[in-house]
Amino acid sequence: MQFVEFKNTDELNLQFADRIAKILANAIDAKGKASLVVSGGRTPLPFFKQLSQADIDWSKVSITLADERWVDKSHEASNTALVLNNLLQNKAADATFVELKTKETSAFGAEPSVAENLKALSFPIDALILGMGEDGHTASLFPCSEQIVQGLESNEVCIAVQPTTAPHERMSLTLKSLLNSEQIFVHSVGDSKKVIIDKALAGDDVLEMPIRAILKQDSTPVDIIWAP
Ligand SMILES: O=C(O)[C@H](O)[C@@H](O)[C@H](O)[C@H](O)COP(=O)(O)O
Repeated sequence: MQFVEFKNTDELNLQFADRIAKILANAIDAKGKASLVVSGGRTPLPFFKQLSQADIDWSKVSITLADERWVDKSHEASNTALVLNNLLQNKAADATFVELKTKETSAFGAEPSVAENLKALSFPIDALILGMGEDGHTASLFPCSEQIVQGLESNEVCIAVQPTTAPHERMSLTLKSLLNSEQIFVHSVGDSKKVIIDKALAGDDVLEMPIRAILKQDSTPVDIIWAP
């Protein structure tokens, strides 16, 4: 695990976008295709805008989300809309977006059709970018949810989750899928997130803070990307 600190968010967005673009370009050179998994929330917005301008062959890149709120694209909470409107723009408009949200009215029971959609993505994921919540959740692996043990232990690709501390049913990649990545980045900004990172690093209980299952493992390299 590496902690990579930038002096401000502008610097972070520029350099982090450059790093992701290089990973994708190298994967395209090596395999003819690349996969990128991103997260929703507020943190990645300006980074998405920066990355969307990268000069790579986006037509060879498949993008999906680490988790989605089970709402339509027209809903303000839709991570899909966030990614389509901010990342799949400019040069990145040529990328293929693999939707996590399917037609089913509930996320519970929709796992098989989401898993089917995810077959369009090539694993291992070349770059996985995760966010982190104040409660130590990552993707939609919420410590408060009944599904947390399943999310951390299941061999399935994805899992439906009902958080109790956040709105909307979710669909989340399981820990197993998240770790099936060449490189993981935990992208967080601001002093309050740094406190959470420090707390996560100081303990071992993954059920208390699921982000620990990402930070405290040694199968997949993790960089924490942070700016004040
Ligand atoms: O759909 C989501 O909400 C996310 O994927 C979630 O895991 C997010 O990354 C964190 O909650 C951080 O969110 P912020 O960037 O808004 O702090």
